[in-house]
Amino acid sequence: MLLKAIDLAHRFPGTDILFEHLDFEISPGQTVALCGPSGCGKSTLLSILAGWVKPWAGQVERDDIHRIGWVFQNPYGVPERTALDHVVFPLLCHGMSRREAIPEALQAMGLFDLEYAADRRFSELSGGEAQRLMLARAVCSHPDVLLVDEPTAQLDTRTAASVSEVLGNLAGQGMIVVVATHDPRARDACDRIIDLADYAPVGAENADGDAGESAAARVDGDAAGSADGSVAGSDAGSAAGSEGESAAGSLAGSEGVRS
Ligand SMILES: Nc1ncnc2c1ncn2[C@@H]1O[C@H](COP(=O)(O)OP(=O)(O)OP(=O)(O)O)[C@@H](O)[C@H]1O
Repeated sequence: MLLKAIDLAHRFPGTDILFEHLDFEISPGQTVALCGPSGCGKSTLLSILAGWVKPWAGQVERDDIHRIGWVFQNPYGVPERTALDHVVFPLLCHGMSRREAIPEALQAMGLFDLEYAADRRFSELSGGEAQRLMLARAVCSHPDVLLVDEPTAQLDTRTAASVSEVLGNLAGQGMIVVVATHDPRARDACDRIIDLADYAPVGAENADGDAGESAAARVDGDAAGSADGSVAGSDAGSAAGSEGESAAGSLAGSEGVRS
């Protein structure tokens, strides 16, 4: 199993290039922090790795990766449903009975010290509890790759350390864990750091000029490969939606599933 980025570059239509010449390989057992200033493209890169966003240039290879778990930066849920419901629901979608799903869900919630909140409505959870609930929901289906956006932003130091430790343990069990973060606590707990500031185009303020031209030339030479490789996981995206998804959709959806 391998998650590989090959000469990735991205810009949205009409915007500057966010990053370019990005190459890396991530193997099971590794935790990787994506760092860099606000707006540098960390969340976008997670979406590209998941297959939800097609990179402007380059490609992503997902060798032997069947299931991708995703945790959004902002927790989404159905206000009137319980915390436990949010973790059980994707397991039901995978064909488990409720009787089987409940212990699995409680175990995942236990990883993040959330069993006590199982019967609380989503609307009653604190920001940090909701964030940890999203983590529990994403890990309960045992994804091959876990992509997490700012997992510790709303957490105190002790809880943040605990979450980082759990993510490290999950990697130790063979998962690939990629964390987009500003938080030095989460960054330092990872095995590797990819700083997107190192991949900003030279003269970024002029990205529509020289830097844009060089990247555009690369796309021209590699367009077919880019499209083929990057959409390989697009079914993950359709399963999980976007950050702007409806609350009902999000009950099922922090986990993108590919098979
Ligand atoms: N669909 C889109 N269309 C156009 N621009 C977009 C789109 N999505 C994101 N952007 C822009 O791309 C840039 C990178 O966004 P992204 O969310 O990836 O940054 P980030 O590094 O995760 O930021 P933060 O640390 O603040 O969460 C931002 O300037 C954002 O406004």
